[in-house]
Amino acid sequence: MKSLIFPTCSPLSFHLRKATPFAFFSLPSKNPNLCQLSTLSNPKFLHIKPAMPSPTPPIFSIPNRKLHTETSQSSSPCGEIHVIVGPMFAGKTTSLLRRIQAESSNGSFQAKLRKNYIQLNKALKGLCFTGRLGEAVGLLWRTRLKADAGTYALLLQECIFRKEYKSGRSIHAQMVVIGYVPSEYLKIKLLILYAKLGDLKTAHVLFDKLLEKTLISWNAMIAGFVQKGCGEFGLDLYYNMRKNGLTPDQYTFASIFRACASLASLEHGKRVHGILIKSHIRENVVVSSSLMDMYFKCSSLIDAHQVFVKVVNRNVITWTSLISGYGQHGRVIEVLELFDKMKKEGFRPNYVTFLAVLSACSHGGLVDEGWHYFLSMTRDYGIQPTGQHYAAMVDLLGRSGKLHEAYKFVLNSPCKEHPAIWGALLGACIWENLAALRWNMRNSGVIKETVAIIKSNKDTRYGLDSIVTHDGMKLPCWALANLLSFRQKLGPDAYDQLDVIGIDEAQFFDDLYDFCCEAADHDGKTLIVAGLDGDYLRRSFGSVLDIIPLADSVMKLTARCELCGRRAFFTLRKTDETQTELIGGADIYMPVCRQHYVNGQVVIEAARSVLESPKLQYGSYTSFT
Ligand SMILES: Nc1ncnc2c1ncn2[C@@H]1O[C@H](COP(=O)(O)OP(=O)(O)O)[C@@H](O)[C@H]1O
Ligand SMILES: Cc1cn([C@H]2C[C@H](O)[C@@H](COP(=O)(O)O)O2)c(=O)[nH]c1=O
Repeated sequence: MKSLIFPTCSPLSFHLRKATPFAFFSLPSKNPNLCQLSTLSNPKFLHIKPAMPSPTPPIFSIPNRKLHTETSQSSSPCGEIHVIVGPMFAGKTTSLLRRIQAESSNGSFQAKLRKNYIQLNKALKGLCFTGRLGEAVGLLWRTRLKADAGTYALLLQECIFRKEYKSGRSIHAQMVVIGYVPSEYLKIKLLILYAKLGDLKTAHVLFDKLLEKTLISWNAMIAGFVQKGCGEFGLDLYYNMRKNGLTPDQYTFASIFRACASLASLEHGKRVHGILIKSHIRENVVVSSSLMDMYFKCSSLIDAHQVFVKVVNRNVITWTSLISGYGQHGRVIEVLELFDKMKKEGFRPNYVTFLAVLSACSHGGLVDEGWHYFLSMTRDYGIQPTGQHYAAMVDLLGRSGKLHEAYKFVLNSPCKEHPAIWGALLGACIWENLAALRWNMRNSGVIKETVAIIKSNKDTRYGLDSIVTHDGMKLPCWALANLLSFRQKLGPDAYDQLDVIGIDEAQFFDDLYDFCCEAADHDGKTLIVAGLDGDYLRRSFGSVLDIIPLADSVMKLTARCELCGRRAFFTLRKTDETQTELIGGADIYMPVCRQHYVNGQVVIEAARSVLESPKLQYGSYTSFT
C-alpha cells in the first residue's frame, strides 16, 4: 500500500506557510527551507519531510480565493483544483510538492466536513453503500468527528461483510482517538471484527468486558480462534461455553468441525458429531459441508462420503465440498468423475466448484483439462472467472513449467490487480526480475496509492520516472503522454483510492481541461496543477490558462531575475530556436524581470538578424549584461 507519510508538524505551521507560500521559491541558490524529499524503494512512493516555515516574506501572489475553501454544502465529496503558474525557476514544482502534502494531511476535506455532523453521517453512509469503505475511513480520520452509533454500526458491519477488517480497525482507532465510547451492541460488532481480523487479544479484551456473553459473542470468539488456526483454543472455548449452559447452534457446530479438521482430531470430531445428531438442528448445508470437510481432513474419506450420502437436500455446496475433499487428497480422477456426475444430476457448478476442479487439475498437472474447464466456465455457465481462478490457472501453468505462458496470462488477465494471481506467479517460480514484477503490480493497481504525481513524458530532462526541481530535489512520478489515460494506467481501483493528484509541466497536456473536470467534478479528487502560464514569447502556453475558470485557487509564482535580482515574471530563451516546445533548463532559459525581458528580446532580435546575415554563421548563444 502506497501512501503519503504525513508530516509531524502542527496544522498551524501549514496554515502559516500557506499565507506566505512563495518565499521559498525565489532565490537561485539552494534554499534550506524547502521541503526535503526522499524516495522509498517504491519509486512512486513519496516520503516528504516538512520544511520549517520561512521567515522571508512573500514575494508575489495572486490568490483568487483562499487556499482552502470551506464552501461545500454538498454531502458528496467533490474535488478541488489548485493551479500554480509562473515562469521557469519560480518554484512551481517545489510548490506542487508542498501543496500535495498540505492538501492531503490538513487539507480542505477536513475543513469541508468538520462543520457539518449531519453531512458527515450522510457522506459516510453514502460511501458505505457504494462500497467505498476506504474513503469513508479516510473521511472519519480527516474530520475527527464522532459519527452517530448507527453510522458506526453500519460501517463496521460493512467492513465485516466486505472482509475489510483493517478498515474496521481503523474505524475503532478513530473512536478511541476522539473519545467515543461504543455501546454493548457496537462492542459485539467490534469483537466480531477483531475475531475475523485475527486479533484475538483485542477480541478477548472486548469479550471479557461484555456485560452479557451471548451465543453470538461465544461463536465469534470460537470462530476467531479456529480461523486463526488455534483449533485447540476454539475447542476449549466450546467446552467452556457448554459449561456456562449455552446450547450450540449451527454456527458453533460449523466452527467446531473446522477446529477438529484443523487438528485432524477424529475423536473430538466424532464426539461433536454425536451431539449434533442429538440436537434439534435441522439439516444445514454449512454444517454438513464442514462435517464432511472434517472427515476429509481426518483422512476418513468413507465417513465423509457417508455424510454426503445422508444429506437429503443436496445442493451445489454439498457437491462442491465432496469434490474439494477428494481434490485435497489428490484424487484427481474422483474429482473429475464427481464433477461430471454432479452436472448429470442437474446441478450447475458454481465458481467454487470450478476452483476445486482447477486446483485438482493443477495438482494433477492436467494443463489441457485445466484450460478446458477454465474456458467452460464462461462458455457453458456464464461464470466470469475471478482472480482466484486466474491464480489457479497461473499455478497450473507455473507448476507445469510454462512460466512464460503464465506471465503472459497474468498480463492479459482482466483481473490482474488481484494479488492472488501475482502470488501464484511468485509461488510458481523464482522470479528473476522482481522489480519488473512490482512495476507491473503497481501499474495493475495491486499497490495502492493515496497520492500520485504526473508529469508530461515530453519532459525527458531527468529521466521519465521522476520529477526533479531545478535545485535537485527528486520525486517519483508517472510520466504520461496524456492525462486521460492515467486512470487506466494506474488501474481503476488504485485510481479510486487516490485523494490527491499532482500534475507538473501542465502546459504539455492537451487534455488538461477535460481531465481536470472529470477528476475534480466527478471523481472527487484534489488536483494540484503546476505549469508555465506563458512560453518564452509570453504567449499563453498550452491549456494551463484554460483551467483557471475551473480552479478553486490560482497562484502565480515569481523567480529572481538572473540579471538584476528583481522579481522575474518571464522566461527568456537564450537561444534562437523558435518552436514553442523546447525542453531544457538553465542552459536554454533564464528567469527575467520585465525590463530585462524587453532588453533581452531586443538583444536576441539583434543577434538573430546578425546571425542570419549570410556573412556570419557561428554561435547561437547570447549573453546579456
Ligand atoms: N536561474 C536559476 N538557475 C538554476 N536554478 C534556479 C534558478 N533560479 C532558481 N533556481 C532554483 O530552482 C528552484 C525552483 O525549482 P523548481 O521548483 O523546479 O522551479 P519551476 O518548477 O518553477 O521551474 C529554486 O528554489 C532555486 O533553488
Ligand atoms: C519557456 C518555455 C519552456 N519550455 C520548456 C522548458 C522546460 O522543459 C519546461 C519548463 O520546465 P519548468 O519545470 O517550468 O522549469 O518547458 C518550452 O518548451 N517552451 C517555452 O517557451
